[in-house]
Amino acid sequence: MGPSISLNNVSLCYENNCILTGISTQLEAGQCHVIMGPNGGGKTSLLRSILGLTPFNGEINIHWSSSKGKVGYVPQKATFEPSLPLTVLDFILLNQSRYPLFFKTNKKHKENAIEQLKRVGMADRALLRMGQLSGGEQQRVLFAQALLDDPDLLILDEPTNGMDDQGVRYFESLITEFVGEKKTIVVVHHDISAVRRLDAQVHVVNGILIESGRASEVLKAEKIEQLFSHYRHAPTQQTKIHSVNRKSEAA
Ligand SMILES: Nc1ncnc2c1ncn2[C@@H]1O[C@H](COP(=O)(O)OP(=O)(O)OP(=O)(O)O)[C@@H](O)[C@H]1O
Repeated sequence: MGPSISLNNVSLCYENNCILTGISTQLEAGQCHVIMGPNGGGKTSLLRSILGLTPFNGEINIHWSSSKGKVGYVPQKATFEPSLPLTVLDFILLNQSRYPLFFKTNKKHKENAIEQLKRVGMADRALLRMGQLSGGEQQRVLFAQALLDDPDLLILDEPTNGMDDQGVRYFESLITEFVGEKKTIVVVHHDISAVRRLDAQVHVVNGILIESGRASEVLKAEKIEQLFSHYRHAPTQQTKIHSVNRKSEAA
């Protein structure tokens, strides 16, 4: 069972630039939560705060039903040196082994890695170099890597970025499977039609939490325009926050 996550008055500023202000919400356990919003609205910053990768003000608590479970994270982009002779399998196993890659690979780890690659339709590319893959294929490999430990909480930052239809189908059926297994998923997504297909809670973030609810409620056709017009006004709000900070500095 995945955890629930409570956010209480979460704010995040980089020097004078306040990215998130007063975010309070409860992400229920065993559900898929989609974070949506415009570019620069603070979605990645929110995920990084939940993961404890960036300092923030306020409180974020992850409540596990029994003992602390496992967390899988898919960042926005794979980072590796494309000229390295690093195969897809090597890349996946990097997180699994405490020993350098030129040591003999643990057979169980290798089988598990291939199994996860199969789940995202990438097993036949296991021996290609990472640098030979397209952006969408690299995204699928990152997803497979996050599945290795059978995580109870999955945090995904635009996992379908650059994926073709087949990749998106693999992704969507895995999300459905995980929700069926009561895992908790927090995913940043930009594609409104794709999010409507997921049975998810949607949280629209643009510096503040604008709206939370079922996808069918939040993403109603007649509301989309209103959400997007909110986006256009959002910089004004951030400007206000900046000017308040500057005033308090001057005082
Ligand atoms: N380490 C940092 N130092 C300073 N500013 C940062 C840092 N990380 C992010 N920012 C700024 O915070 C703002 C929000 O960034 P973030 O990546 O959280 O937005 P996002 O909603 O995920 O955007 P996108 O949809 O484009 O991925 C951006 O304006 C970005 O420039």
